[in-house]
Amino acid sequence: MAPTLADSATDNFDLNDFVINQGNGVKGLSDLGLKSLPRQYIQPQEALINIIPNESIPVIDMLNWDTDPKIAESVCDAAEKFGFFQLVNHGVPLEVLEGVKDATHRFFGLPAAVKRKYSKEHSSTNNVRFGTSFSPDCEKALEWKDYLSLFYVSEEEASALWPPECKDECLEYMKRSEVLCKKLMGALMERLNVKEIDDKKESLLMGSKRINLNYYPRCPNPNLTIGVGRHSDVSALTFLLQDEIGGLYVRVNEGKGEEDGWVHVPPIEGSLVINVGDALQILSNGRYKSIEHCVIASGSKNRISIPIFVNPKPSDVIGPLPEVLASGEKPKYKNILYSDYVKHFFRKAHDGKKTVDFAVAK
Ligand SMILES: COc1cc(/C=C/C(=O)SCCNC(=O)CCNC(=O)[C@H](O)C(C)(C)COP(=O)(O)OP(=O)(O)OC[C@H]2O[C@@H](n3cnc4c(N)ncnc43)[C@H](O)[C@@H]2OP(=O)(O)O)ccc1O
Ligand SMILES: O=C(O)CCC(=O)C(=O)O
Ligand SMILES: [Fe+2]
Repeated sequence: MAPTLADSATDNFDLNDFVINQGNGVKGLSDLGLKSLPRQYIQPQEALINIIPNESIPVIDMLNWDTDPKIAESVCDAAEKFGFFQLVNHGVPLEVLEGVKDATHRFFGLPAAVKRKYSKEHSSTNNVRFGTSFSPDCEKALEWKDYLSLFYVSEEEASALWPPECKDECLEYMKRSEVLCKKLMGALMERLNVKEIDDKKESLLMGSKRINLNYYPRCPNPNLTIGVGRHSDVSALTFLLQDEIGGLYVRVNEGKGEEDGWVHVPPIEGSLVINVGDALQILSNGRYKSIEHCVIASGSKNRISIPIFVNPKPSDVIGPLPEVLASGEKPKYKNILYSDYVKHFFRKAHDGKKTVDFAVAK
């Protein structure tokens, strides 16, 4: 029999089994109609954030990209100063974005028994994974988020293994964002004196892709928990599509002597949020910065977001690019196998920007 709200309030209710093992996720908990947050989700005080009102990250209009070089300059400036910006008129059609959002709701609306087939324990491949929180085995408190993570290998593999409820829309969104990705990477590399993106650079900058579908159900007490804890992405660049609910926060002014805190990234219809990941920070020897961000769930609505993580290939060795060091600049990071870097990230709880320490030159 399906558990009821009353069951969930008793000590006999095995939350971990219900949420993780049975595949109900936090969506299953939220659907029970909980009135208070289960203790497993209560975050320590230091995990909660100080929000700075009236500040924002840049919004860049790409409409005249081909004729106005100032737009590429703004992208590079934003990547250096903020590590985060929003793009409008980016060329990815609105219907493609709406299609992948609908597909996300379709996937998470499936029965737990169907979603569970894609969990770490049951999935037929490491490239398709349904899960909840981030790294439940290592976390002091769980995060209020379910996700489906799809690592792209080929059309054929995706067609065979990705969930039929969302695979076409995910592939279309990935394909239709490629031109944008190349434009942004081209501009960012030009500023670093990289004259040509040859095959080696292409692999380092965009040799692998992962798309995640994130689901943050309505939360009975969003101020005591976190949707996604503070982290920086391990990608080179992330292309994030969010819905109209809001809840993404970005850290600003860290170590700058001004008020250190978090600013909201307000949803703009049809926009994409772009952020620099650790791999690009390392490749650029710290010129472009990956920035901490986190998500607070909504107290009244279910929220979704869909990041495409554009990464080096797992087998690539990443380190500061020769062009960046050509002037005699000292390397801040050592060379490191990218898959080792990503494994290090996934095997611990979210911990701000600490993953980067793994690559710091001694
Ligand atoms: C989920 O919530 C998230 C996710 C994020 C993600 C931010 C990003 O920037 S994702 C982009 C990461 N880059 C890549 O995926 C490209 C490179 N990929 C690889 O190198 C490999 O595919 C691999 C990720 C290292 C996996 O290789 P594999 O040989 O299959 O290794 P495993 O032993 O299976 O996995 C290692 C370790 O990681 C855990 N893990 C694997 N995949 C995921 C996943 N998609 N989500 C969560 N965790 C994953 C796996 O369980 C293993 O840990 P164990 O403890 O079980 O050993 C940002 C914020 C979020 O909240
Ligand atoms: O949901 C969001 O807005 C951000 C999610 C995120 O940071 C991630 O998946 O890496
Ligand atoms: Fe992220």
